[in-house]
Amino acid sequence: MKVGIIGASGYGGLELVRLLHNHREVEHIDLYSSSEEGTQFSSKFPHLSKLYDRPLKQIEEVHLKALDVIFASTPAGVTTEIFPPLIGNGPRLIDLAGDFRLKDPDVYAHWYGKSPPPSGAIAESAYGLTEWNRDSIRRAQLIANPGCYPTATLLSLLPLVKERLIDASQLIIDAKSGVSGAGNTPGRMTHFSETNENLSIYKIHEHQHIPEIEQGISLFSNEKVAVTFTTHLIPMTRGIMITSYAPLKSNVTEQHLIECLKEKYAHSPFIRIVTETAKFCTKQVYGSNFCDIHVKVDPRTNRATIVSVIDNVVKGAAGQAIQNMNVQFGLDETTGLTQVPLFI
Ligand SMILES: NC(=O)C1=CN([C@@H]2O[C@H](COP(=O)(O)OP(=O)(O)OC[C@H]3O[C@@H](n4cnc5c(N)ncnc54)[C@H](OP(=O)(O)O)[C@@H]3O)[C@@H](O)[C@H]2O)C=CC1
Ligand SMILES: CC(=O)N[C@@H](CCC(=O)OP(=O)(O)O)C(=O)O
Repeated sequence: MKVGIIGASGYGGLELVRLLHNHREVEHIDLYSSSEEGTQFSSKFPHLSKLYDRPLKQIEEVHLKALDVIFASTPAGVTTEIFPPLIGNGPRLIDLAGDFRLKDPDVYAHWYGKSPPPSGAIAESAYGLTEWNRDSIRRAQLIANPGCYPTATLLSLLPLVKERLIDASQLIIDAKSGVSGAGNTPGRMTHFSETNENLSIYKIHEHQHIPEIEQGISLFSNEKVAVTFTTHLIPMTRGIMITSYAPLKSNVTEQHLIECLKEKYAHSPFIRIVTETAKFCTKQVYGSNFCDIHVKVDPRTNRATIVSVIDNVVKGAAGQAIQNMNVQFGLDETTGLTQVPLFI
């Protein structure tokens, strides 16, 4: 397969390069830039020396059309312009940004503060939460890869909401992310001296992933909900932990919740239901495409605490995008994604 990466020098793009490099079906990778066309990729990133001693290419439609698949790992708004003319014109398109995730264009305009893509293009796209949408992903020309927080949140909550084991109207979701989630543009929020030894809460009640989580719950479990979702920045590079609190429906036990999760994900190689939690942490998935989920019921409050961890740039971005490519091309879902987590 011939693959192109738009935004190759960003964090999502670099992770795509790292993972696609060992993908047995990928024979060639084109690297695109909007600001540094002609720059040697390996001179910008010395860790890629002898591997990618080649210039970044200019983004041109005629070149893009010759590819089998194009990943875009760009700020919101870019694929709104680039992708619609390419739909049905050759390559499969996989967008790591938020442009095509929200089915209602007004909701996108409100939460992202940008003009939405044409509604025909939104309708053509499939939401790329792999474990929940394989059939649509297989058929779609354009995949809207989910956001990092929605991936970890939806994977842990959807089975329990769908089976009506928890009260979805009362969900409180507490999210924590490493700094790479903010991308490679330096800023006040991610400056070392203000992030290190610090813990910040941000975008309270305003995070752009709130409508995506609510849409995902109504799309896959037919339950319309409004959620309380709060994000925190943690002084580490990679990793997301989501802790959700939900009242139990009557007569539901911890065992019911565990069995429901195990049954739903019995044939999903990247989802691990962890029942022992001597230690449950982001490092157990670091550098891998796993999403680990743990659930525990507090009998005193009759509430469940549901925890999930992912690596934001792998399962939360590049890894899930490649998993979706594998599904689109009829490959084993794990192709190129069998890295063991980097624990120490
Ligand atoms: N980081 C993460 O953990 C996750 C990120 N995402 C989403 O994925 C996308 C990429 O994120 P991330 O890699 O972190 O972001 P970065 O800021 O690290 O990289 C984005 C890249 O996009 C390219 N770019 C910028 N403007 C344009 C443009 N107008 N046209 C084409 N390319 C452009 C830039 O490269 P150049 O200047 O060379 O063109 C830049 O390196 C974002 O939408 C983000 O929200 C989703 C899930 C997780
Ligand atoms: C730590 C951090 O800043 N994370 C980013 C992740 C956003 C992201 O990935 O953006 P889209 O999924 O909307 O494209 C944030 O909270 O905005």
